[in-house]
Amino acid sequence: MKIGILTSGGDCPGLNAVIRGAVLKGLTQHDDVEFVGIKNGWKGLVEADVYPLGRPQVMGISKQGGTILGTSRTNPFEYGGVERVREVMAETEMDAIVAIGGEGTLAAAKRLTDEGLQIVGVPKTVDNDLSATDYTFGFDTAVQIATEAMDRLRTTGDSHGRCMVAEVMGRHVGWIALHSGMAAGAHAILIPERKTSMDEICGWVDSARARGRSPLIVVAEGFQLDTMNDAHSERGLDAFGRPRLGGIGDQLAPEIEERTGIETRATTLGHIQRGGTPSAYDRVLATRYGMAVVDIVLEEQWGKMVALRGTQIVTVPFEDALGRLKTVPQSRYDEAAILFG
Ligand SMILES: Nc1ncnc2c1ncn2[C@@H]1O[C@H](COP(=O)(O)OP(=O)(O)O)[C@@H](O)[C@H]1O
Ligand SMILES: O=P(O)(O)OC[C@H]1O[C@](O)(COP(=O)(O)O)[C@@H](O)[C@@H]1O
Ligand SMILES: [Mg+2]
Repeated sequence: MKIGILTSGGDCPGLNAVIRGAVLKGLTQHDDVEFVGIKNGWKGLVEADVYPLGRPQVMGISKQGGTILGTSRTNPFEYGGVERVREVMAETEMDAIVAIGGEGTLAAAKRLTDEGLQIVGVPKTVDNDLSATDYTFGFDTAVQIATEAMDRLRTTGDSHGRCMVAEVMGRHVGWIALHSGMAAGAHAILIPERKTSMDEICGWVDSARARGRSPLIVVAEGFQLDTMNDAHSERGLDAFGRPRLGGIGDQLAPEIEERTGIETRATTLGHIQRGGTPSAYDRVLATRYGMAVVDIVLEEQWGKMVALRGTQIVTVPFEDALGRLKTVPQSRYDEAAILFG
């Protein structure tokens, strides 16, 4: 059995640990399994850009950020679709594909599987917004990085008596903002799931200030004020045609300063949250995903992906991860909001 592995969509810490987990499990536990790496997501697949992946290629990589395979946001259906993928799999004698990616990658994998191709999946999202899995690798690392950054912002904020606005990732969901904000003791956490007014935000800033605190406001990049119809975007589109987000913190800061009279500074953490070495939790989760996905390939469970339920790795159909994002429930927001202001 020759298994191709690809990583697709935005990268996040832990992708290499999945690749290593899969290759080591396959090579040590089975005599007739070999792997090929597919470069740059679906792009490398339609271009037949593949190379053998053995133990030397995965040695020591679980602590490395990024993906040794490279990634892209190429849509395979724009480059020959099912026919081209079938052709490349035949040419390269690839029996099955492990697609590691987010909702879009899994949507593509589902369409290809529906046409008879042998594909399984591993869920990937730093935003932690995929349904059907409790956690994805990369999220814990991002929360840790964001929390450390906020701890730093608080000391400089305290020195100057300033309000600090920290912008974190989170296109459609506020999980990174919620967790890092709670960990850092933020005075408000602004998430895409809950539109909020400037009055409310400034109320929290004023009340923190009244207690002698230097306010820390955490905002997810996909957050919208109640006056906005779309998330703040000033950077054009990504390769898949989605608006590139980022900059809402810079938009909020002068308004907070003007309304409250408190000097305010914004920091956008950006890709620092997605780069570098994965946390121990993410390495373990990613390694377990990688090992488990080899089992579902050998069981020929095409159209399925591995997922985390509690502490168990389970198998679910692609469709369970599609069509509906895992958003922050109102109860989790309300719980965090008890500590706002
Ligand atoms: N419905 C779809 N059918 C086929 N490909 C899709 C679909 N939606 C998204 N994609 C592809 O999914 C990939 C990126 O999505 P995803 O895995 O969600 O990562 P990210 O959220 O980090 O961009 C790209 O290759 C994109 O072209
Ligand atoms: O700069 P890029 O690569 O376009 O990605 C930015 C986007 O990727 C994200 O990190 C989402 O990635 P995930 O699919 O891993 O959740 C968003 O938070 C952000 O909007
Ligand atoms: Mg995504």
